Amino acid sequence: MPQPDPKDPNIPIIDISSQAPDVAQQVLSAASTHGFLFVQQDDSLLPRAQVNAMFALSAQFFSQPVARKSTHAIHSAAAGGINRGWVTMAGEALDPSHPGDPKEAFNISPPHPELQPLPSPLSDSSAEIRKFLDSCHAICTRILTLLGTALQIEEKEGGERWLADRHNESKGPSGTTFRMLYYPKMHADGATPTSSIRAGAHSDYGSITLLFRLPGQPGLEILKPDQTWAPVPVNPSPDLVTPPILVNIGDLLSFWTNGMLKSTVHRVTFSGREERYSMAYFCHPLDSARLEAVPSEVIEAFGDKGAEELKSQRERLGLGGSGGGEVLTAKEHLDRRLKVTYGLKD
Ligand SMILES: O=C(O)CCC(=O)C(=O)O
Ligand SMILES: [Fe+2]
Repeated sequence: MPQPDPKDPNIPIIDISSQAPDVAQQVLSAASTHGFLFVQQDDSLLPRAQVNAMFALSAQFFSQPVARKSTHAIHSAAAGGINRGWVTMAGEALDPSHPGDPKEAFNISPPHPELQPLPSPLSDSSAEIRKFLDSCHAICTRILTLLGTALQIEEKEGGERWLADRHNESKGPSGTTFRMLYYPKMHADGATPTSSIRAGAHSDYGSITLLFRLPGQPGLEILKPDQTWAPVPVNPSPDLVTPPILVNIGDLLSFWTNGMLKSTVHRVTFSGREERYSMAYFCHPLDSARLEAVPSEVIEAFGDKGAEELKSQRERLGLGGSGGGEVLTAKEHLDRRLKVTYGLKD
């Protein structure tokens, strides 16, 4: 019998296809303790074949020469503007106190109304990409609805759909971004890297993130309350044929729930010399959404227990030590965050 790993953070695996009445509570409980959960679903929302096809496309894209990828550089008009396009090797630092992360990325936003201009070979698969984005969003809508149910938002306020409605992509633009990530091999000559970090310690910006990883490509770690790092297995159960989707809570949802939901700090380390691919769907509210308190007695009952955590989060983001009663829109919040990550000026 394999011994349980004492460092395993024991993130729960939750089947969101299940109609069992306690699923909503399970999601809320994982989101408010770990800030992370593994999500299983019966392929009706997102067939595994779509995930595999996106990984194959990502590998094709990143294998191209720099000159081909740089035609759609991040934030460029050619890539469709701010936060869209290709991030070059070491082009960003998720932990601004460290040098650039040894990785490349390509950011795609949902179509509004058109998909952004894409380089080859992504451009040849724009229909598949659109489908994948829709499927990811359907999963986010399901999770946000489960959270709305467990938070017992009253019907007259909007009920279980309160959160999901504020993420309804058909109603306007949002900061939602799908990101393909490529972490190259340590060093072709086998030299030791200057840092053991592939993606610096950070929390995510938005509401929830769906993270897709591949078997045999570990490296993700979460910061536990005792300030030690715990590796998150790609596949947490030998019973699962394919890795479940790893979902985590972002800063926005943490602010929005007065710190009841946890936006947990995480990073990616070199735990192997091999190259690594991952994909993240960062789900954000509509730009116009105001980050005021969710009308939930469950959050009210939670009270100020999350105040310390929110304060340290604000400090980490360079937003000052206290909220100061200022209500931001989702767009204002995201713009501040992007400025810190990319060093963008006003
Ligand atoms: O590559 C990964 O596994 C995680 C990446 C991540 O946390 C991020 O891009 O926000
Ligand atoms: Fe992240």
